[in-house]
Order: sequence, then C-alpha cells, then structure tokens
Amino acid sequence: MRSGFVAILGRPNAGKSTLLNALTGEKVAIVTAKPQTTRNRIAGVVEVPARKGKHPAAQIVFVDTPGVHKPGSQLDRRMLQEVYEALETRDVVLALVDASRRVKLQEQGTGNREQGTEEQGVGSTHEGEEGQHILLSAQDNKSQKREKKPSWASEDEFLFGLVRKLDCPVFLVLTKIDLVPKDQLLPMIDALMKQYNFAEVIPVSARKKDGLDRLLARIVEKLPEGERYFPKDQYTDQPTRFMVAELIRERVLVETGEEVPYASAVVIERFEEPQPEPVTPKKKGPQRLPLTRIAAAIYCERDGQKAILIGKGGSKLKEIGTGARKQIESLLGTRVYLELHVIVEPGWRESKRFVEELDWRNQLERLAEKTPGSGDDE
Ligand SMILES: Nc1nc2c(ncn2[C@@H]2O[C@H](COP(=O)(O)OP(=O)(O)OP(=O)(O)O)[C@@H](O)[C@H]2O)c(=O)[nH]1
Repeated sequence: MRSGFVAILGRPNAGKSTLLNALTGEKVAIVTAKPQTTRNRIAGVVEVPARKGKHPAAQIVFVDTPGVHKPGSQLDRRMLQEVYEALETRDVVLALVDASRRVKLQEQGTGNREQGTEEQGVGSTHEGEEGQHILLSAQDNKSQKREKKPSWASEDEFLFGLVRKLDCPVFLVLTKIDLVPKDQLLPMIDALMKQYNFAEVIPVSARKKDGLDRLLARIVEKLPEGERYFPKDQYTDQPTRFMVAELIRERVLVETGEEVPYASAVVIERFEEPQPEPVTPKKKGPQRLPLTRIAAAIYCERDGQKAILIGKGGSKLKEIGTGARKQIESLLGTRVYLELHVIVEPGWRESKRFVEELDWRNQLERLAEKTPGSGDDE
C-alpha cells in the first residue's frame, strides 16, 4: 500500500477545486467562475486500486489550496498562509496552469515572446519582488521602453517561484484542455518543460474527466509506502457544518456581483441534527425525511453590500437561501430548515482576529472547548 499528501497549487481560477471534485467524485470544494473562491485548504481523499504490474493500491490525500496571488488584505495573507501550510506536508505537488487562458493571452498578442525572457524572474518568490514586477509591467505599458514580458509569464512566475524550491516531485498540470485546440497543446507542453524542471507535464480536463487516470497513476508511482491517513470511506477532512457554510457562500458568490462576493463570509451559528423520530410502524404513506435546522450569518463589510445581499423585500436573500438549501439537503440527506441573516462587520478582511476566527480549523477548536466532556476537562 502507498499513501501520501498531494498539494494542488495554482493561480486563482486555474481549476484546482474542479480537479479535486473530479478526482474524488464528490463535491468536496465549491466551484464558481469567480477567482479566489477557495479560502482554506481542503483535503479530498482518493482510493486508487492496485493495477497489476503497474502499481500497488494507494490512498492519495489531495489538498486544494487558495489561488496563489499577490496578497493585498489580511484575508489574502491568510489565504497564502494556507498554501504554505499545505506545502509543509506534501509528497507530491501539482502546479496547475490554465491552458485555455494561455491560449487566450497568446491570441491577444501578449504571449508571443520567445522562451528566453520568460525564464527571467522565475524564482522571484517573495511578495516584494512580485509586487515590483507588476509595477514594472505597468510602467512598460506606458513607455514601451523596457522589455515587456508576456502576461502569462508574470502571472505564472509567482507560482513557479514557489514550487521551484521544493525537494519533492512537482507535476505541471495543464487544465481545461477541452477548451484548447489539440495542435496548440504540444508546443505549450514543450515550452513549459523547458521552463522548469517538472517531473512531468500532464494535460487534463476535469470537466470531461480526461487525463485523470494517467494523473493518478503517475502520482502513485511517486508516493512512499504507507498506510491510510483517513478511513477508507471518508472523502474529506472538512466537518459537515463547514461544508454547509461553504455551500451557502457558493450561492452568495453566484448570486451577487462586483465586490460583494469578496467581502462576504459565512458562519454557521446553529446546527441542530435531526432528533430520532419515534417509531410508528403503522403510519401510512411515505415517511418524511428528518429535519436539520441550521442558522447562518452572512458577513459583509458595508451597509450597501448588506442591502444587495438582502435585495428588494428580501428577495436576494431568499434566492440565496433556496439555492443553498437544495444543495445542503442533498449533502445531508435530510430536509433542511435554513435561517439566514446578514451582519455588517466593517473592514473584516483587514482584521487579523476576524480572519483567524473564520478559519474552520479554529472554529472547530472553539466548538470543542464549548462542548461539555470534550478535550482536557474530561
Ligand atoms: N471548460 C472547463 N472549465 C473548467 C475546467 N476546470 C474548471 N473549469 C472552470 O473554471 C472556473 C474556475 O474553476 P475552479 O475549480 O473554481 O478554480 P480554482 O482554481 O479552484 O479557483 P480559486 O478558488 O479561485 O483559486 C469554473 O468556472 C470552472 O467551471 C475544465 O476542465 N474545463
């Protein structure tokens, strides 16, 4: 048996969460078209059966991470910290690059430089250098005097800089290849192989489930021998109540625009599991599913955002609630009574305390402290 941790890294919107869900076959992480959807690292567990003559059975713990981007707020810094924490325990790293975005940038004429200059600056990993580079690019646009880098290069540099120092195998995973003409894929792979010493470049489409078996097989080859980290039937490390909070946040992201999605956070305030129903064997008709009662707060930063989240006569909040409830019911397999309300917490993204409190791992610790009989006081 082999087992190990595989960190999934990439820029916002590279397709990390979609890949995690496709590999696990479960909705472990929420997915939206908006960048910076994922805020915490999330594990998704995959059991790979043995393949005769190829590899033994394995358990792979994939760890989805927030998109790597230049941090602006306290929340961004926390998100980057999540990436570093995922890198602390990893046997293999997947660096995801959105192939369709590369093609798009190339077509726009921003990606047609030779390979040589693209390599410059790879390895400039820390925030200062990244920030500086972005600043230089802006000046380039104005003056056209300095050497201009293809925009994909500056986008990917930070990511490649992060992974080039690692001493474990790093696979470059080209994502969304269903959107890329086949004849453009090989030159892209060639260019990327020259750019960095990747163990391999693996093209995939999570949406079409293309390339996933090959990816799994290559990962298993690199994993150490070891026992399972999680029970065989457990597919994530997230407790249910936090998956529920994420499902509500997903609806907020989908239903609202502009800055509201980025300024919103969801906290579960009450989660009442169904009480066992009295046994009534003679009762006619289909038995109703048990009911889970959930109350959650949607935090935002300003009154204007609160007004948008609530909508005219409460219509937006109702839409968010109805959409989220359906998803939660299918996750829990019960009926759900969902109560939502909106709280303004001015500038929470800049509050280290608030951002720390949002982290589900910290919330879990606090819940354990509150629960009688748990922890040290037993
Ligand atoms: N066509 C296509 N679209 C994809 C594929 N994978 C992801 N997408 C889309 O790309 C968008 C971003 O996907 P996510 O999985 O949320 O990306 P992410 O890297 O987790 O994003 P962040 O959480 O912002 O870091 C969504 O609209 C997905 O539906 C794919 O294989 N093919």
